[in-house]
Amino acid sequence: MAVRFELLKESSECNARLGKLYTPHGVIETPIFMPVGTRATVKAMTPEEVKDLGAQIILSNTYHLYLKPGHKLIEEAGGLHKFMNWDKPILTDSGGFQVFSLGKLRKISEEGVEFRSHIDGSKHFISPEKSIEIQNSLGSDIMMALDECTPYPSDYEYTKESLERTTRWAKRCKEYHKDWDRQALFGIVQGGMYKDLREQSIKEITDLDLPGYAIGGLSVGEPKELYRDMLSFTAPKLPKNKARYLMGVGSPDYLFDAVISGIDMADCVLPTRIARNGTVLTSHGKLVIKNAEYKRDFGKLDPECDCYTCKNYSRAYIRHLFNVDEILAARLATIHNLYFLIKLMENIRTAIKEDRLLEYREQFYKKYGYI
Ligand SMILES: CC(C)(C)OC(=O)NCc1c[nH]c2nc(N)[nH]c(=O)c12
Ligand SMILES: [Zn+2]
Repeated sequence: MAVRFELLKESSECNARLGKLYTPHGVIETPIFMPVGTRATVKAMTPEEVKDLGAQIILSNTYHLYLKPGHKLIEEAGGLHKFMNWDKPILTDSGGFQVFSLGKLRKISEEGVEFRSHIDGSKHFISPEKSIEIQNSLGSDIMMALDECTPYPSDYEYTKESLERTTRWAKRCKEYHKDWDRQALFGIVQGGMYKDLREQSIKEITDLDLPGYAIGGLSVGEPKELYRDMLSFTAPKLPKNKARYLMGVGSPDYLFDAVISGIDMADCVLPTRIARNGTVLTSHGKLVIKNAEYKRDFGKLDPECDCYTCKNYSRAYIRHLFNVDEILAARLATIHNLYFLIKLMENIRTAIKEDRLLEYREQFYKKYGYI
């Protein structure tokens, strides 16, 4: 059995739940936040550091690794786990989303997506079969079906056409994949901001009877209220005994909304990306460490955090590192931001266990400054 989701406990006060996701490279306690390691590295982190932060699974990217260094090279190296020295679970995104957001001059057809590499403009073509072939070479524990992340906003007709193609592509991915004991395939639900189309996509994708399902096409720039409305409509409709994965979500409030709607897994480049720009998440809200106000602030980045960065360095020192563009700046901020979100999810799991998730959210929001 490649991947199996076990539902452990449903919250009595909302759709949140505790689960276990069994994979060939280990068991994952959900709900979980997955750090993104797009090009076979969680930027600025060694795998040991990512593990020490408490990460149970990381994401990597079909589109990027296909372009460089090439999936065949990684296969020769013994697969992605070996290549990047990470022995826990890996989930690979299918490349669809990246082609749409990174690739230039792309053309979508029934067969797949033709695009030019964002690196050197060379022409490429990814079909559902090609995406699975690449992910088979990478050897990830969880593969994502090739989908079209329907852009926002899109009209009803286009959104319907797009989700129906995504369904046909998911079927082709399922037919092409062979070794179900080694790798699982998750389907991706689309349907934009139209509730009836989301229902259609849920029906079509879950009819494929896969070990897990993702919600795509949310957090694509739509207003927060629309995101929350579509999320709370869609998530509970996914099969409750399968893993539910919300793609591209990562700020604290968006994660709370996701868990409360019944989501088990989420990923986002946010914490690592903003860390490299000097923005850190703290218990009392976001903080731009380069601001002059921290020049002589010899306190911790986050007084309530016990991560390596907060235990050993001051705001003044970290601000200095950013000011002189030192590599260590990105590393220390990344360590803290990843730890902050991974710890948040651990606290959320505990709160679900103790049936006090909504109260915990209230406390967190007050301190963070959301309310
Ligand atoms: C704009 C950000 C990245 C924040 O969110 C989204 O785009 N969210 C949607 C998303 C993220 N990653 C995906 N992968 C795939 N295959 N399909 C998707 O729809 C998505
Ligand atoms: Zn910290």
